[in-house]
Amino acid sequence: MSDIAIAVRNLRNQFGQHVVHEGLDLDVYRGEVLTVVGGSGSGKSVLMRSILGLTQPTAGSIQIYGEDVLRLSAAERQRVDRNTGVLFQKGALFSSLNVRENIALPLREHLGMNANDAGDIASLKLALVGLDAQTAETMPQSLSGGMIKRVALARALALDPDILFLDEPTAGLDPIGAGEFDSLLQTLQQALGLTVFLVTHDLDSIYQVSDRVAVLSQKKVLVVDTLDKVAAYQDRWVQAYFHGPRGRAVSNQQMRPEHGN
Ligand SMILES: Nc1ncnc2c1ncn2[C@@H]1O[C@H](COP(=O)(O)OP(=O)(O)OP(=O)(O)O)[C@@H](O)[C@H]1O
Repeated sequence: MSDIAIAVRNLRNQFGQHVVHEGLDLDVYRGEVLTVVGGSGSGKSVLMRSILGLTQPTAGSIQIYGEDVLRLSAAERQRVDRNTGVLFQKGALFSSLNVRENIALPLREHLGMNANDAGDIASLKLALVGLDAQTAETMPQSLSGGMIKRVALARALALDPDILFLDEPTAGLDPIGAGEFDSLLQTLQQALGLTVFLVTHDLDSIYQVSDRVAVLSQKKVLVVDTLDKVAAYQDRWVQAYFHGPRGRAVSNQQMRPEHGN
């Protein structure tokens, strides 16, 4: 089997006159955590939505495990979608469903499971993300920001996906909550062998969890490599991002030995 989970080639996304991506190439390797960074409006979310089939690109190809997903029928696409979990910004839980029902939803919708069986699996997923059983009956409105992210992660993992997509998962969390979420993500990624596509602005997360970092700039992937190589890349935005005051503070605190730094 190929080592490439996702291959994006010559991607173009255009909204009216506004070209967001042009000639964008990117490979995501099986079992890695790839972090996608870039300035506001550089097209990180549009890239993620394109891979997920939520935005139809203007041109180019996207393969997931070798399948050209832009050319699949709706039914074939559903089969691919069952293998991907997504955590959207803000968690996006359904406010009318309790925690267990939220997590159970993909099992009911995609696999047609009954409420009891789906609820049992949801309880296991809840434990997986470190929440106790009582949380299952709670409504989303009563959860803290950190708990919402954990429940959304449990829901993203409901179908036992190989690939996990996360859009700004630590946005809105305090530094301690964000650090805990990153540790949980790392533990689960390693335990479950997940391929992770992570969009984030959070420098602490980038240093803690990335195997490789892709920088989106000038409508394409400007550089994709290990963190130390990307941080050394000679580009104004990259240098300001990784070596500005915030970047320096994080790199001094968090450079992890296993990343060779
Ligand atoms: N459906 C759409 N219609 C028109 N323009 C869009 C649409 N979706 C995204 N865009 C535009 O595409 C550009 C890239 O948006 P995107 O949300 O991907 O940026 P981003 O890198 O994720 O930014 P941020 O870091 O601020 O979240 C923006 O200028 C946005 O306004």
